[in-house]
Amino acid sequence: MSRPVTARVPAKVNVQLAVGGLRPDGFHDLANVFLAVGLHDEVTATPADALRITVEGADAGQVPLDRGNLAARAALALAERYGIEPGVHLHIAKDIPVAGGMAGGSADAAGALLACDALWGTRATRAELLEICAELGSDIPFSLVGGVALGRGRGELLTPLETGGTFHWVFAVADGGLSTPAVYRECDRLREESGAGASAADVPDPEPSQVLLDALRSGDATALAAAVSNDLQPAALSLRPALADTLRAGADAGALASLVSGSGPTCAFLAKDTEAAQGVATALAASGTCRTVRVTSGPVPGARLVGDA
Ligand SMILES: C[C@](O)(CO)[C@H](O)COP(=O)(O)OP(=O)(O)OC[C@H]1O[C@@H](n2ccc(N)nc2=O)[C@H](O)[C@@H]1O
Ligand SMILES: Nc1ncnc2c1ncn2[C@@H]1O[C@H](COP(=O)(O)OP(=O)(O)OP(=O)(O)O)[C@@H](O)[C@H]1O
Repeated sequence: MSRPVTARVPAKVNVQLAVGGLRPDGFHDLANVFLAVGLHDEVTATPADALRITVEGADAGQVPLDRGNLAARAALALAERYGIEPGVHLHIAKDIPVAGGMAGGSADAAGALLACDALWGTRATRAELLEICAELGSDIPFSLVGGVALGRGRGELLTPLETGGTFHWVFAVADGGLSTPAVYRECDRLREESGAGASAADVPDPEPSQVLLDALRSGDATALAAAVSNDLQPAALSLRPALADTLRAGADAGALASLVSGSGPTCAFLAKDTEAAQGVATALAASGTCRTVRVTSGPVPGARLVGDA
């Protein structure tokens, strides 16, 4: 009997999320600058007669246990590619907020892929793993790669980026999630409503900000704070107006930047250093504008097998 294998996978924040027009396939072209942060899920794969999912953690009740779970879909995709039986028990220790805009489900998919590959001895190449990730979801390749990267296409075509230091973050986790497709739909609706149009012909091609890339490379938090942007933020605020109070509470507490993380509703705050981050976190917790507050830093590495060097 093989031993259990555990993979540890980080959450992400988007320091730039430039959204192009709606494509005929229902996706949007992006200039998506991902940064992996130190909140992690762990996925443990153990041999079993059939595919089975269990989940632990504060948000466990919101996670599907059937084949709708992204970790299950990842295991099935790997098994199908190699023509093997997907006999595995996947246990997810969940610390990344569910439906929070921090790619929690994507982390579990990348973790399941890595753990099953080791458990089954399929020895998929990095390129094969990335291909399976991209088939399963736009954010999943980044969960595997981690660090900081620019995502083009629908976010799955990654170019790793250099960073000159560690950035300190506070995350305000909201009560309840937001649906990613609903937030993209709201972005399109707001664009239509403004008269600008929402199709690929109406919206300029999304481009990464050179100022932002320079700030990442220099590790300068103040410069990064001035350059962060999220085209989905107006849509998340439209669907969840109370997030404006959370963003204001963080800004009032001295955060260098306050923004919605990806499709939200988690809000992200950039701080100068660990001490400043603790101050922002304390003020946010006292503000009553969020469910919980997390302090962390990044970039951190992508999906790793626990015990690997
Ligand atoms: C908001 C982000 O988290 C930013 O990194 C991602 O763009 C979302 O990535 P994801 O959750 O992996 O999304 P997917 O599972 O690939 O797609 C879910 C749905 O989101 C919308 N979607 C997603 C990615 C993209 N580039 N354009 C889109 O319009 C589509 O309606 C799609 O059907
Ligand atoms: N392993 C999983 N963990 C969490 N949710 C999952 C998982 N598998 C499937 N789901 C479903 O996906 C939905 C979105 O979950 P997820 O936590 O990935 O959202 P998210 O972090 O906002 O995603 P993203 O930032 O990539 O847009 C959940 O509401 C849940 O129904």
